[in-house]
Amino acid sequence: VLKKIYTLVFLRNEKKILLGLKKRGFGINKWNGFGGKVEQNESVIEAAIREMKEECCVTVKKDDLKSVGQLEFTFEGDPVMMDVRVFSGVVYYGTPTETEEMAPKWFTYDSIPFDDMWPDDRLWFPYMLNNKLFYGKFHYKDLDTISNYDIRELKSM
Ligand SMILES: CN1CCN(c2cc(NC3CC3)nc(N)n2)CC1
Repeated sequence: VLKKIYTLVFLRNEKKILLGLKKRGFGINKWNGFGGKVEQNESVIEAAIREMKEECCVTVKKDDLKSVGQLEFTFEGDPVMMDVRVFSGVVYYGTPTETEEMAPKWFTYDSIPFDDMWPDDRLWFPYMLNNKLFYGKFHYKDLDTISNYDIRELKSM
């Protein structure tokens, strides 16, 4: 009802993480994982796989994607909560390719461009990068300002 579900996928290995520079729409000019809205006719995992293909031409498989976290965002004056399901994977097919939506680029873990990412990322990335499952809730006063948040490690998703 007053919640919209989104996916967010990160391809990672021991050395690097794939991010995309958003070229249009919500989050334009920010680096992020790949994802989008979950449509009515698809599961969350199907949406995650679809968005990877659409946004950077890479194929990921259901069995290779791990659900690693859930992020809930609320925004001052907006009744709809943004429910982002975060996935991480290692195995992919094809080559990350720029599309109209995203310009993909591999980053080493010491060069993640947090200043050019959503402000919440620096708060929950440490959980993902340390392979901890997480659940985070963030309230945004405006699109640049987190007014409060809570994040906790989960024992299972
Ligand atoms: C389809 N996209 C996937 C990613 N997503 C967000 C949001 C976000 N913070 C919220 C204040 C906006 N932070 C990250 N890292 N991703 C929004 C919806």
